[in-house]
Amino acid sequence: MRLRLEDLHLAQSGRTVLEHIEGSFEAGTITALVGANGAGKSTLIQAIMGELKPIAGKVECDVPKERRAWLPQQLALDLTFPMSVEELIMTGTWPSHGALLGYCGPHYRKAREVMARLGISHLAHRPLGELSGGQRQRALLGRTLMQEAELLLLDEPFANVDIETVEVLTEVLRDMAAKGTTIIVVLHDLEQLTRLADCVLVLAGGHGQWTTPQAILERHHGGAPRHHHAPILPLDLQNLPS
Ligand SMILES: Nc1ncnc2c1ncn2[C@@H]1O[C@H](COP(=O)(O)OP(=O)(O)OP(=O)(O)O)[C@@H](O)[C@H]1O
Repeated sequence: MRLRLEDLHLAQSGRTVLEHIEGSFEAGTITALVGANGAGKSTLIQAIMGELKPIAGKVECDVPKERRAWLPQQLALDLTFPMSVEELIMTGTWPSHGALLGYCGPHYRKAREVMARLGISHLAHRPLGELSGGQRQRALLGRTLMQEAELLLLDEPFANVDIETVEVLTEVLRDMAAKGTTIIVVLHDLEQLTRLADCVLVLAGGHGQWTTPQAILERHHGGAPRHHHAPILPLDLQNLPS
């Protein structure tokens, strides 16, 4: 897996949002993407997904589109259409298998394994519109497991979900990374950052800086692991060790 950002400049509607973004993402690592509202996190994700053309520089990525998965913010999703949890999870086969070929036995077996792993087997036939925030997030992650994503991008996956779901999602994401999936996740919570991320890309003032979860924790309270359930921001980019 190769994912490199080379002197990347990105704009939205003609206005530059990010400049000189550099860095490599290693296979099997979890990178937290951190920044204030409007810092450009979604913009960078769009560029990595190949949906936004850079105004300069490039995203070098050898992961085929069908192995890139994107889990948007829950609020951005319309989950009112009539589809069950199992049906949603099965759509994870579409990028590689196509929507028209139908499913076969191994697909159903795998979907059952995925639902069991996420603790949602009992919800298989429940319409998405009737799920809680946490149940939905499990189902959506299930879709990316089904897809066997090599590159997974998530935007605030823990927003509005219960603590047990946070545990399950954290475990599954760690497990996916251990099996080689490269994960990039927008996070706002310091505890989640320290539990989940191997490295951190902070976006501020149109620029990016790489750092570690430990460095961010130390900036907050001298590295003490206690009481760190706090927002990560504000962070002063200039004073961050890289
Ligand atoms: N489609 C668009 N058209 C014009 N400007 C946009 C568009 N999308 C984003 N922007 C602008 O680009 C900048 C970066 O937005 P982006 O959504 O990438 O930030 P973000 O870090 O993801 O913010 P948030 O935490 O609020 O989701 C903002 O100033 C935003 O107003």
